[in-house]
Amino acid sequence: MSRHRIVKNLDLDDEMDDQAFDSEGEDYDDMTEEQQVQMSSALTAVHSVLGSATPITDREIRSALWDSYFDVDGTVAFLLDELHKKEAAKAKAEAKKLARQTSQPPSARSTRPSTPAGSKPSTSTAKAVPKATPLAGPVSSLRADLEGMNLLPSSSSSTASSAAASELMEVPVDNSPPPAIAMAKEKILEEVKERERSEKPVLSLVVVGHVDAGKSTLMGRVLHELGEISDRSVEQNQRQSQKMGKGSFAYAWTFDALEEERERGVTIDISLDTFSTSTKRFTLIDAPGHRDFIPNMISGAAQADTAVLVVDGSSGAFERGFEGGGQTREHAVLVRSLGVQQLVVAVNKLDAVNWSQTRFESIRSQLQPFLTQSGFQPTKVSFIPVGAMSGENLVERRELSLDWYEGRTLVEQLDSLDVPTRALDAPLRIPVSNVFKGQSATASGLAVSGRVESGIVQVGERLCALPGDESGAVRALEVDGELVPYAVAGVNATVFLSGIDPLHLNVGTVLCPPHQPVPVVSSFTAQIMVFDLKYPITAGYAVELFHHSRDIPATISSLDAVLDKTSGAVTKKNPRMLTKGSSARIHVQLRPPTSGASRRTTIPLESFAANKSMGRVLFRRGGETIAAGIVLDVIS
Ligand SMILES: Nc1nc2c(ncn2[C@@H]2O[C@H](COP(=O)(O)OP(=O)(O)OP(=O)(O)O)[C@@H](O)[C@H]2O)c(=O)[nH]1
Repeated sequence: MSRHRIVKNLDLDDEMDDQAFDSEGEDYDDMTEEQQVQMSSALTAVHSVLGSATPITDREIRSALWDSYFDVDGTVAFLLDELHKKEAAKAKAEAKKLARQTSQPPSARSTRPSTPAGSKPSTSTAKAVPKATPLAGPVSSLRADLEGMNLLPSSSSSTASSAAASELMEVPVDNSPPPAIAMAKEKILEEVKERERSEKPVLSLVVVGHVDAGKSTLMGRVLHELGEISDRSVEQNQRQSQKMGKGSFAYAWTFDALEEERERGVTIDISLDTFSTSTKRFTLIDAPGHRDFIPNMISGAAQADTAVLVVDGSSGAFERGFEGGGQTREHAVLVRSLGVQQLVVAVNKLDAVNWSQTRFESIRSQLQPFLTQSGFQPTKVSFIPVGAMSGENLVERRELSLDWYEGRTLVEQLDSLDVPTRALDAPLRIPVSNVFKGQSATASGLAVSGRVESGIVQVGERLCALPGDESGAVRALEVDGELVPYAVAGVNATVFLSGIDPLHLNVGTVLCPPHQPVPVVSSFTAQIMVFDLKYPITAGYAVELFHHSRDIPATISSLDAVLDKTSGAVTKKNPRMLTKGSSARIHVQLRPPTSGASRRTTIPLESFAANKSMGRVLFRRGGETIAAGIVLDVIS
């Protein structure tokens, strides 16, 4: 074997074919004793970085070490690089397969109710928040995920979302003079404080959990029992679901209104609804559990104050959702990373294990330590035994077999949650999660929806849409389907805009006052926590960056320091790589969506210190969430 090849140009597959490496160890017979010692210690060093789960074989490591004269760093970098190339090729092949499977006409792929194009689809409950024709739907965000990783060709045509987008383009720009501003901000603040004393506070709640844990059934049943959806609507869903041979999904259909969701029996997109308990009003976000739709789940969780994690208590099912590959862990970590501090764990399907207390306790004892480790304070986590299908312990307790349980029902627990302090005095920030041609009973025209993350927005106000140079005026505002003069931090609002072309509005656009704009940046530094990684993060690592409803390709361009997890003190400067469980300071550079594109990619982003909800980011790669963190500094 030659030791003159440049390690960077080595190809592992070629090496595997090399007859010189037919049997382990044999190739190194002619090594001196000193070389054997070097090889052995270098091999141990490489192993300590790659970990025991690595698919890279000892033979491959030895070969690269030999060629690099036992350079551990060079060997690790080379091996990881080769591995990433192989994985990218594999993912590309899979993505191609997926693209082939999904290349049906737009109508068949529609992920929204089949309403007239561009109009607001009817929703299942009177109070439902508009679920409108989106610019970018769930499949397009899944595609964007793949495109971002350069795994799919750009999808500028032939998707349902582009059809919706072209309809939006036809919405004429409303140039009528905007309504006058009616109230001074100080007056609104006074009014809000007054109303806080007399009205129920609003909390947004996301429902997450492994696929098929029973999330949609559970929340459908809760809404029905609270009288938010009519018996008639439930009966209709029961009849229709039975007709399709999916009778057990009747309650889930309250949320899973899309044709594809009903056919497949899985939630694809997030859906919003509202309900009230004795002391609170909730905006409910039902998120998909399937791993393919995690980008949608992230978009939903980014808008939430609190979460219900539904786990399937039936035999073996909890374990399937919790162990490797299940979404229970990932969802819990994601919601915590996105700022959720209070978690209600609904241990569902206990009817399937005869309402066993032992099973409930066993699930609690497996999950609790993991949740604590993921950053949830034990006092902020509660476990509630439930049976979503029969409605047991949701609003009331009726099953005698749950006699052993003396705690709260699910709804009582939700009612007892704390309401976070809202950043009413901070500059207005509305990250857009939907752009559509609104057509409600009260208003119509170009509209966007999203959560008011901070500040106050009122009718007549001029807002800029970032990134870009455009601004428009707020023509009307809707909250829970009703016209309102203003909307404050913490609520999900629909904003009807005039004087702006839909071209300048996208999912991920941030609306803010022109005199207090969000910085628009192409790179930033962040403090991150590294999750369960297959391979360590090295400088130049390609990722998909998630910020609210936006996901965008980026590169972790440098690793600045490893930090102590508790104190945040620097323990190592300029590390070679970041492994699972480490905390670190990194530098992130956004990439153009397609390789070779010359346009600089930018996003509106703020440091966590400036605005907590605008300063959280998540990093995914190859369909896995690999890290989460907070923005330290933005670099324009
Ligand atoms: N035995 C039993 N089955 C239930 C219960 N709750 C839900 N299911 C069933 O579990 C299946 C999945 O329910 P869904 O509500 O669609 O689950 P989901 O978590 O919303 O699914 P995704 O959103 O697609 O991840 C359906 O067949 C339900 O009827 C329960 O309490 N007991």
